[in-house]
Amino acid sequence: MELDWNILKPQERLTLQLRMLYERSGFRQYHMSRFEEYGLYQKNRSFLPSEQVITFTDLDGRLLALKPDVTLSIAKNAQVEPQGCGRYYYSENVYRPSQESHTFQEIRQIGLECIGAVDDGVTAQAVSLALQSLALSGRAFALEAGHMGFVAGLLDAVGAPESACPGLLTCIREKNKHELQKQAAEAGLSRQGAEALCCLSALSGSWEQVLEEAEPLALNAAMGAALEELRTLCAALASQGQTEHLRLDLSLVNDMEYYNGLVLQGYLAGAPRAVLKGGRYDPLAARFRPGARAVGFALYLDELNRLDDAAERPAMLSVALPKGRLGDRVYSLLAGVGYGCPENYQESRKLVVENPAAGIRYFLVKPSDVAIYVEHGAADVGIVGKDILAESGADIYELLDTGLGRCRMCVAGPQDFVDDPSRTLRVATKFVNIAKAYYAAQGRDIDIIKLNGSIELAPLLGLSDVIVDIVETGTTLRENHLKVLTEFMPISARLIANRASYQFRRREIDTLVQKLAEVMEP
Ligand SMILES: Nc1ncnc2c1ncn2[C@@H]1O[C@H](COP(=O)(O)OP(=O)(O)OP(=O)(O)O)[C@@H](O)[C@H]1O
Ligand SMILES: O=P(O)(O)OC[C@H]1O[C@H](OP(=O)(O)OP(=O)(O)O)[C@H](O)[C@@H]1O
Repeated sequence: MELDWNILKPQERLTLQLRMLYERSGFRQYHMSRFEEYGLYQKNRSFLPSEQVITFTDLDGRLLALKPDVTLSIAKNAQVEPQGCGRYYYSENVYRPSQESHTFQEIRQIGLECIGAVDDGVTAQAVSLALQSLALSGRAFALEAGHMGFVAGLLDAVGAPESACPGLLTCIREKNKHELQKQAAEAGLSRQGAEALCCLSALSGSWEQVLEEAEPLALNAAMGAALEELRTLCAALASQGQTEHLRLDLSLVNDMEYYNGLVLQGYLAGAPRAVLKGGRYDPLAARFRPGARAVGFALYLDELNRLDDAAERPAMLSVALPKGRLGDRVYSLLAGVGYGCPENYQESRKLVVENPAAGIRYFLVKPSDVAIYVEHGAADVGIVGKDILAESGADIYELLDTGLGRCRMCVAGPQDFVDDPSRTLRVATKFVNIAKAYYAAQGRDIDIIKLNGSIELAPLLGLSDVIVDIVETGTTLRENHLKVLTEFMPISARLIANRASYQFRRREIDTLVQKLAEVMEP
């Protein structure tokens, strides 16, 4: 009986094709049980995506875990000859917490790892297989490559203090130039230093173009070595005709503790987030085998069964617009630069309005839902208050500060409020995550009372000691006999983009950003 490929789901079909590709390329399958010694994860916490792991005691009293990761086990158990390179692939389920659903999820991963004497040739083979893996999906795809050495070298060259690096890296990763400028200034960097960091987000495109533009920006040996490594890799791939879908993006950064060199992210049209992640992770390999190097990647196949075919066809750029006070002002701004719609959405109850000639479609959503639509790829871009964006923690690009809807996040309380550090502070707020992060940084113990509006009532009725809320004119506070105690986060409306949309619709998104930037007040 012949194998009928049509009865297989896309994920099953691709899994078989990938296994054939990896076997033919000389990789051996690494099998592992669902369970692994918990001690492995405990000792290597910083290499895991989350510290939360499902554990249990087995019949011999050993503490085991449902595996959250495969790479750690391969790095520990790989049988590698001295001076040799172990080549493994795996197709396994991992168990990780999902912030969104607040439950653990079983995630199907297929990936490969090269451990030991990883040289330029091995790295080129791994990247070539990442490209071929994406191509096997039969969809439009893009593989982005960056280099942690270039970014780390730049942070070093501009004299970024270690304490400021996590914040600066987040801004770089989000292509958030406006916050990057601000944080760089706060960290005491020179104007040139801040400008150099901001340049990173533009170093994105074809490998020839990016390397040419990056060359003059290499300020030290580490940056030069990173570019040389990328040049060698790209030249090897070009000689095999494999660079059509490869892009370099030097603002692509991943976990600094894990990746130390090349970093990879792969996208398929129709999938809202990266379906492939990987790179060089020598520090982890060297924990188990001194001097070992490693490169690998993992594909997240669960996305595949829900890929949206419609999203592959070129359609209008979709914008999630917040209904209400902010949306009206943002829409006027967009209409002023040629993105208006013939139909007036304010005069109807329609939730979708569009202008096919301008190539734009608006979804009218609740302000607090904008980031969700964008992160999940239901909208390509969106405009959202920084308050809601920071609260959501959405994984998006923050491309522009529109300057609209300016206000600030504050702690406010009664006129005669005096903090008593011996008591847990009761804080009422809509912004639970922002409040928690603010007080955690102060080391202050708090109880949060989550409210959905009229926050100022809470201290008046004794429900809380203070509130964390946005203040614009200060009228609401004044009229309720409260005052600002601390102001800690400036707020305004930001233009955000879905990470995958930015891969496939970059020109349209950049045009929109540029047109808005031209009419915005400095
Ligand atoms: N005085 C203000 N009050 C509230 N938001 C303001 C103010 N000034 C500017 N904004 C910005 O406008 C955005 C949207 O505010 P709006 O009050 O319309 O939404 P919301 O309170 O989140 O709405 P909903 O409760 O209906 O979800 C906020 O996220 C904030 O960034
Ligand atoms: O400083 P002001 O100019 O007085 O503005 C600040 C007020 O505006 C917001 O409330 P909103 O009107 O969104 O109502 P809400 O209480 O339902 O959140 C915010 O929560 C403050 O209460």
